[in-house]
Amino acid sequence: MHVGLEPWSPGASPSLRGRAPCCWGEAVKGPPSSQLGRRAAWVAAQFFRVQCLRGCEDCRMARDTGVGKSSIVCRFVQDHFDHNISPTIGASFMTKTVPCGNELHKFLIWDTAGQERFHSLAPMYYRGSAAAVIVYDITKQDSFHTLKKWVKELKEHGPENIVMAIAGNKCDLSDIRSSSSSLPPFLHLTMTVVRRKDAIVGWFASI
Ligand SMILES: Nc1nc2c(ncn2[C@@H]2O[C@H](COP(=O)(O)OP(=O)(O)OP(=O)(O)O)[C@@H](O)[C@H]2O)c(=O)[nH]1
Repeated sequence: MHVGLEPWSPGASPSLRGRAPCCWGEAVKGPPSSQLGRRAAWVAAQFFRVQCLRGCEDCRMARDTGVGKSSIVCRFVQDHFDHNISPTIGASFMTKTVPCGNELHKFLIWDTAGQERFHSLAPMYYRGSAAAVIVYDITKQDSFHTLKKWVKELKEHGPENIVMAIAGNKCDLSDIRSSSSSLPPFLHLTMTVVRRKDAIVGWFASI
């Protein structure tokens, strides 16, 4: 298994500046579509975009701020969890290659900032994506409402046939759970526990 990571560079495109190098992979200079040349997946409401290519797969993730989108990506790519992870600024990009049968699938993951002020950047990341992962925090009702907004935006403005996946994160805090479980039936719902690597890997594989 190969994890394609390079140190994050503060000299890269300002819109891609964000987290610490230990959590974020390659700094990409320029719009994602020109870099990847392939369809990708995206995650927001925080959401991120994940693009999966055969022999090279690309995904993007989108989300709400603080729901744990970056932690999910960090766990998947680096098998690392950080309680003090910093908020994403703009977006971050990471890759991970995993074996799938006789093939290697490479995930190209764009983690977009959840803060409202970065909302206008979102189309740049979900355009051309093969899949989008929308993350909400099961302890925050607001984040569940925000995910509905992202689903609507993706349906109206996202790529045709984009795969949408929803992750309800922070299952370890289920005692203070507040979000409703009445999700639309056409969406794939998987509750994610960031601290468990096997759950994260299996979840991405299902996308
Ligand atoms: N208890 C618990 N905390 C989590 C979990 N996932 C993430 N966190 C914590 O939630 C906080 C926010 O996590 P992030 O991954 O930065 O959330 P985000 O959605 O990427 O936030 P933005 O970058 O601001 O959009 C951090 O303190 C994490 O350590 C989880 O599954 N359980």
